[in-house]
Amino acid sequence: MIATLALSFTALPVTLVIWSVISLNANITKARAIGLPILVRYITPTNPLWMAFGSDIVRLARRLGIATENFDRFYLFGWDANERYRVHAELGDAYTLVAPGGCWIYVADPKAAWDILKRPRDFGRNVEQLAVLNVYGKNLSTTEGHEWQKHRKVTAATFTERNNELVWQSSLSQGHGMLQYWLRRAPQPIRSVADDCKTFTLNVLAAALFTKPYPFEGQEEMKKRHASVEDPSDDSHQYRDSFSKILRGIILIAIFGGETLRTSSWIPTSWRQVGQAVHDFRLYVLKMIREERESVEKGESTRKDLVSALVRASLAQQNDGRDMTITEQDIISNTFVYGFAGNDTTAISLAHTIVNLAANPATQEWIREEIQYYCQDDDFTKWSYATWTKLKRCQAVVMETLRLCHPLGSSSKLTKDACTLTVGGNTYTIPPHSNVQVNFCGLHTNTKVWGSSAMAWDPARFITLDDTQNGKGIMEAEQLCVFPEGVYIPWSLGERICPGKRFSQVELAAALAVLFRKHGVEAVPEIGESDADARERTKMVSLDIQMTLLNEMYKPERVGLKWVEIQ
Ligand code: HEM
Repeated sequence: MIATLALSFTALPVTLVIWSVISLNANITKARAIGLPILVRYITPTNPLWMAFGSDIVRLARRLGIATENFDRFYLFGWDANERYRVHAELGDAYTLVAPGGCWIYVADPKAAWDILKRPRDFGRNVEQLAVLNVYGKNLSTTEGHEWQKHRKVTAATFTERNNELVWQSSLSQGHGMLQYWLRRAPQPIRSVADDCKTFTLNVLAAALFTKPYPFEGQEEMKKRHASVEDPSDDSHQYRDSFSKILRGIILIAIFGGETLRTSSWIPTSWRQVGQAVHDFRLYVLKMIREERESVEKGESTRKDLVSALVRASLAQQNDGRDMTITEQDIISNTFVYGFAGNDTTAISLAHTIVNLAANPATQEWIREEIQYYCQDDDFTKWSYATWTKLKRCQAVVMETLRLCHPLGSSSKLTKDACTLTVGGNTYTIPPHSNVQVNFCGLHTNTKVWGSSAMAWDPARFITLDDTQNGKGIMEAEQLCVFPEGVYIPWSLGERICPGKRFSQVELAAALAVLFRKHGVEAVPEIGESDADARERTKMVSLDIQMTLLNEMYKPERVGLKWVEIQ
């Protein structure tokens, strides 16, 4: 009996090892046939167990000083975001990562990246990988071909200048609220910048999606609210809390489904709350849709938000008798994916930007000069929407942050049939069903394009002087650089370009304007540290990335921030 048990226990890992060796060898043969340089990894990056525990193991091995160089560099979840161009500099602008579970081609060559993104028929969306986003059914992000075109047409009505104006106004007011919260908490160092930025973007989305103005609530205030009895007239928990629970529990939802999580008796309470959140968010959006439909039908609606635009588009199609009717289901699923795609991406970028600015006080001065030039009124509600395009230094700061730390890391493509790809003058045949990663982190730090200062955070590299503006002031003469195709593409390009690009640009410019016009942020030194040491540590924290669902700063709380008024 004991012998049988021991045999079964050893048989499983032994079979796994044998399977891994055989699969790895088969994949190495496939990768060799492509002809690109090869990087071998003995554990598959998408192995669920490794995704859950692998990064902790790598970090522990690092701490104990027992990690080999390869283990240290290539086994963390989010390793490619930390490597940036380094691995490409060793292997080439394209290489194949080979693991027992498959092959992944990483590309950091601008021309090849451009080529891939412009050929969606050859390099399609990896919809299987994105199925987790089908919480409320298929949507813009999780479809392809004809189905995707339907969603794209539907959603084209939503990301308009009318809506972006709403984004500008709500970002200014949320940014103001966030700054007041941080100032109130002084002299305690602020260690919640990453979480606070998520509250900021969640509230901006509430305004842009439903015209719902929620006051900014910092981490401490949120904890207090959760501890007290909820006010039934306050529906913020239904949107805000349910949505953030869904974001955190998205993998559980993908595995079990929202209804099973909510209704099964064997499910742990914390998981059941995730299921409840899926239910609550759906009810909330349905309520918004029905309210808006009624007021549009009565001719009373003046709302500029995204859900309102979708409801109008749907009613217009119904009235015209067109067949592409937008259903309630389409509105809910796309509202969810806007929230999903637009929340953490922008929040992570904002947190990174603030931390980078804390490490670089001179750049704070540089943007403050611009903000004070264009935003002269002390009352931020008077700043016109058109101002955002003038804030080029602010935009440059965001662009430089996204260049070094990209929340998505790469755009994941899947070849349909065999196709060719040219990299650096050599043409390769890529087999069908190959994973191809347009590696934003590698591309944006490619030293052939960005030079030896590729790893330095220097927003001024994005600004150029326009000679034709002679006679005008320096601010008017400054322009944002325009790059050749494929060189700088943090919002991707081609038909699957991010529809929220302008939305996030406006949101981030507004946040910086309101935060830095009359205030500055400092990195608080730990005991025994000088100010310069604190800034250096802050820089390192900003560069240390780990992937959860997206690429985020590993431990943002290791930096204490202090906001001060500039006299
Ligand atoms: C700094 C902020 C942002 C960055 C860096 C960013 C970047 C990107 C990138 C690179 C893609 C293409 C993904 C791929 O090819 O796999 C994408 C797609 C998408 N983004 Fe964004 N995004 C940002 C903000 C937003 C916002 C604010 C929204 C909406 C409110 C949004 C909505 C979407 C949607 C719906 C898609 C899928 C489009 C499709 O597949 O056709 N994004 N984003």
